[in-house]
Amino acid sequence: MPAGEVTPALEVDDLHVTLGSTAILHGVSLCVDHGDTVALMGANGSGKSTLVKALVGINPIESGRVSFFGTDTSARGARRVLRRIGYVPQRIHAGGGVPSTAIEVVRAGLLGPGRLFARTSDTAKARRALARVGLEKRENDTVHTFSGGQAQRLLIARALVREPEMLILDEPLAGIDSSSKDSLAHTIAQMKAEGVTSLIVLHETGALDDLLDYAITLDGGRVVSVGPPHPPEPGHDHPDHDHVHPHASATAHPRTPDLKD
Ligand SMILES: Nc1ncnc2c1ncn2[C@@H]1O[C@H](COP(=O)(O)OP(=O)(O)OP(=O)(O)O)[C@@H](O)[C@H]1O
Repeated sequence: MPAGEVTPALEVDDLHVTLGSTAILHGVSLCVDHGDTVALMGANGSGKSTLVKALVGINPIESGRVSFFGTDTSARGARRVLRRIGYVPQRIHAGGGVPSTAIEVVRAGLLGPGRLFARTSDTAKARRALARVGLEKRENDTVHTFSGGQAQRLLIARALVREPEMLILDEPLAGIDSSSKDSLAHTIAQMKAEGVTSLIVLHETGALDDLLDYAITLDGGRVVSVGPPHPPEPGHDHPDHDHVHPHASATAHPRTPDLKD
């Protein structure tokens, strides 16, 4: 990186991911700057979830490099940088059949490698996170009583409880009603105002349209465009190749275009 340039929040360089015997990502490179809110788009099966799971260490990386805030996640001891990232998966898995209350789910967000035991202060932190997503009155309700939109907000609270510097959300708008979408947009707008960087897997920009700085589009496990978010037209299940960014390629390292004006 040239001298004087600010370290990006996220840099991905020539990332290859193979699941089972199938190569899914074929040299993905991208860059997200601090404070940006970026959509990760593309048709079904283009590799969006595979990519975000590889970023947060759920999927193994075959080759290539992922750096958050200038720290290469493959370096010795570097995985603690992931504590600065809040990951919101596609669906709620909390509880594993055991009834969990909302506050338990959110408190669990504070645990992980290097932090196996709860602290007394965790409950207060979890309450603050629940309040940020408007679920403060539901802390003792079990998760299975939550609607899809409420469950999505609960997952976001679980990510926010760590006060992350970057949020990675996998399809947060899927299967939720329009008022839940609006409240999700409000939460993400608050995060953005606080300088939190976000990478959000989306099929359509919808309620988040005004918040997005730009979109990265995948197709067949490759980045095919970096540019303004274009919601796909109905029945149009493929990314818009008319808007391929000149710096976006499967192996190049596209810098964020300045699209904010
Ligand atoms: N564990 C796995 N083993 C083998 N192939 C997998 C595995 N998980 C995903 N795939 C395949 O990888 C490709 C990309 O899947 P992925 O879920 O990343 O796409 P996506 O863009 O997130 O799709 P969607 O929009 O439908 O969620 C698909 O062809 C999928 O079938």
